[in-house]
Amino acid sequence: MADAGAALRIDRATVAYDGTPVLQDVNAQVQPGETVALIGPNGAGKSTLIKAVLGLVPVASGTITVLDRSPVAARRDVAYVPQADTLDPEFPISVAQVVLMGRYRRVGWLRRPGRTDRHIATEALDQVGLADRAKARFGTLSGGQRQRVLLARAIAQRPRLLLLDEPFNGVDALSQDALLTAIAALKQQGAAVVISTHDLTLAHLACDTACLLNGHMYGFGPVHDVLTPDLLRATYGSQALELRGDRVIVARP
Ligand SMILES: Nc1ncnc2c1ncn2[C@@H]1O[C@H](COP(=O)(O)OP(=O)(O)OP(=O)(O)O)[C@@H](O)[C@H]1O
Repeated sequence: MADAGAALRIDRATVAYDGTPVLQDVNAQVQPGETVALIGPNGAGKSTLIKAVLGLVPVASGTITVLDRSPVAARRDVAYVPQADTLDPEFPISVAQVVLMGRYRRVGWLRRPGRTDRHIATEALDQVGLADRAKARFGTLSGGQRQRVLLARAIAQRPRLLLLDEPFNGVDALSQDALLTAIAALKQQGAAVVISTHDLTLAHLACDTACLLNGHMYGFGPVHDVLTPDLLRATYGSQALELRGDRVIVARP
């Protein structure tokens, strides 16, 4: 029975590009305040699932319901953090301006953000530990710092569902800590968080639930039940795994 009030419900969803399915029969339910790790090898369909939840790619069959609405109707309450290296670092924009962009969906693209919006953006930047870099040009920051700025932009949007695509890739330890702290604070405020990652240690650290994907779903449930050698072997193939004792420490993408 579908649960009204869920942040995200995916029922038997198939997602295809030009008629070719890349994800089939995906079923998932995410509650407010729940953190989910999307795990699977390169090309597994993690980004595709995130795009479908954002309403950027339509489902070919089945349904995706976001905050009891269609993905497109829910966009105002959904924030997306892309990989930092997908943005052009040469773009002449300050860190504060990037974060303020998180307010545009709230205030509307035609209205100028006001004092309250600037205050919310400053707080968001503080939450990721970069308040002192507000005036710096975005492109002069390190990759990890840029990733934190993109998370601050998402926090400023005050989302009820946050989607992050590989936020820890190539990120230094300090930035990783700052990202984890800010994600925990959002969860505390009741936001649901979906993180695509290859990093199983971080999935254990940051997430309640894991979703194993590779063309279809190999597991969905509490991280300790799902990130098992057997299910990871089924998802990745055994050559990709490095085990220490009975625990998988690395799954090569
Ligand atoms: N716009 C597109 N048109 C056609 N095929 C696509 C498109 N985008 C992705 N694909 C294909 O869909 C499959 C899933 O890709 P996707 O990017 O979702 O995987 P992923 O799990 O995010 O991989 P990675 O970890 O490498 O980012 C791949 O086979 C990819 O080539």
